[in-house]
Formats: sequence, C-alpha cells, structure tokens
Amino acid sequence: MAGNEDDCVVVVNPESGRGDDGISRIRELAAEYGFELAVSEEPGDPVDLTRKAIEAGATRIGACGGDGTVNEVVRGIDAAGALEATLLGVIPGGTGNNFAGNVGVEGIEHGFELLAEGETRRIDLGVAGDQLFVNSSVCGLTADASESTSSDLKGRFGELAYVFNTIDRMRDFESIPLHVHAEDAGGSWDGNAMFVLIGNARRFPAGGNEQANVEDGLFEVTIIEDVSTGQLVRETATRRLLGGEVSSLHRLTASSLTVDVRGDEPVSFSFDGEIARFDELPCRVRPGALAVRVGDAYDPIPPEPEDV
Ligand SMILES: Nc1ncnc2c1ncn2[C@@H]1O[C@H](COP(=O)(O)OP(=O)(O)OP(=O)(O)O)[C@@H](O)[C@H]1O
Repeated sequence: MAGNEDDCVVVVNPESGRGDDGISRIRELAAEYGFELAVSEEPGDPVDLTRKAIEAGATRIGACGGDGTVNEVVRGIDAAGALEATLLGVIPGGTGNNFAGNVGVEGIEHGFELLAEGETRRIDLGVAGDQLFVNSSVCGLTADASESTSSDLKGRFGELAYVFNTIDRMRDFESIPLHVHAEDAGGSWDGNAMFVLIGNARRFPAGGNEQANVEDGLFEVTIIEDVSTGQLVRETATRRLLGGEVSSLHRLTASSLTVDVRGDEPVSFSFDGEIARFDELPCRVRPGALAVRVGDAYDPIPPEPEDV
C-alpha cells in the first residue's frame, strides 16, 4: 500500500458531518495507509494542526471533514508558507462535501486512495478581504441560511437542512442593496440581490453541473436579483435552489471584483461555510496556488453553464 507515515498527515474534524462513529473508520483507514492522524478538538484547530504537521515535515495533508475543514486546512498550509510544496487530499467527512465533489472525490475510501496515489492538479484559490476560500464565497440568502442551520438539524437531515432553512427564510428575507464591480470583466452591477455566489471551484447549479473551471484564474460569479416576493418566490424556491430556471440571474467571470453593500449594516458572507460580516469585500484569485489530488470525475474544463 502506498503512503508514508513521515510525510502524510490527515487532519480530522470529528464534528463534521453526521457525528456518527465515522472517526473509527477514519482511524482504521489511516492505519491501513500508514498516515498519521491529527484530530481537531475545537474550531480553528485544523489551521494549527496543519501548520505544525508541515513544520514537522509533512508534504501531504489530508483534510477530513466538510468544506469548512478544507478551508481551515488550506489556511494552515498557507500559514506555513507551504502552498508550493504541499499536496492536499480531500477526505469527505462533512455534510455537503461540495468541494470534494467538485474535485471528483467520491467518498472517504476514495479520498484515502487518492491521497496515497492519484492525479494532482494545481487549482486557483480565492482571497476575500484577508480570508482564503477554496470553494465559494456566498452572500445573501444562503449565507444566512447556513449560519442559522443548527448542527442538530444538519445532523438529522444533512444537506436537506439547508433547503428547509432557505425556504423558510425566503418568507421574510430582505434583499441586499449591492454594487458589484468587476475590474477586468469591465462590468458592474447595481441592484437588490437575493444572493451572490463568488465561485472558485463551485458555480451556481445549472444543468446539474456545479463544478466551475478552477484552473482558469477566474471566479464564476452569479447574482440573483430580488424578484417579486410572496407566493411566487415560495413556490419556486426549491426549483431555484436546485438549479431550475431563474429569470433574474446574472453571471460574470472575473479575476478580481469588489462587493459593496449599500445598506447601513454589514452583511454575512460565507467562506466555504464559515461566516464573517463585511460592508465592502474585495476578492481576487490566486491562480494555481493549491496542489490537490483529483478523482476521475474531475473535469479541468467543465462545460459552460447552461443559460437559464
Ligand atoms: N473539534 C472541531 N474541530 C474543528 N471544527 C469544529 C470542531 N467542532 C466544531 N467545529 C466546527 O465545524 C465546522 C466545520 O465543519 P465542516 O464544514 O467541515 O463540516 P460540515 O458543516 O458538516 O460539512 P459541509 O461544510 O461540507 O456541509 C466549523 O464551523 C467549526 O466551527
């Protein structure tokens, strides 16, 4: 079996996902592959555990958890100044595991297999203010929904919890007055947004394809404008979330952009699921910054999103 104890550490968030006894399976697999485990004890730990593992000589790091854990591990690699020299493997132990899906990792066993041996690609990273993000930064409806989705609800319903929550919130969600300025795309957008997704590895669902091109040095940005409220919004909520037809949807691609909130209060942005508030958020791409193992389902040049 490939794998070498000295250079590969798997950083595990035991609270990710459904909180079942998944950790014992992770221990078994780590032992089988000869990888060292570093188990996180509290939020933020994966950043330090990763940095320390690299300082102690690790050149391959597994991030075992959901998108939030991947985010923290990547921040740890960056904090060690080791993005050039470190290989990331994703072991999908979270609830949604959206990023894992976007790089073709199909499950925990597959994640271990790829970490031991697999194709490596260099992908872009996003920087928003001083935060790194790997998958996406979201503001508006879904950022609010993920902030208020309790871990109990997530535990019982997994991904569906986001959908329940979002539909529930649509009843009284006030759209956000925004100005989005994308320097190199030569465009700007002004209006009231229900949500904005700044996608690095992820794009707004369209035609069932959620993976963005993550090697092109560009974000794929989707803005959903506030449309009519009330019954129509409620009736179409599920469809919109799951990638159905949306009339007030705007897409742009850019290597840097600024989101300006025009209201009095800062708003919540989610960075790979971690929430922070801003009233102005400059974002830029760090092209090819991260080396990551990918599965066969990963497509370096995914088909263009279908127009909706
Ligand atoms: N012991 C711990 N170590 C690290 N993070 C923890 C720990 N306990 C709770 N957390 C929280 O776990 C969250 C990260 O969860 P993560 O995103 O990896 O899983 P998830 O939400 O189940 O999956 P997904 O984001 O894919 O839906 C962070 O917000 C962090 O606050």
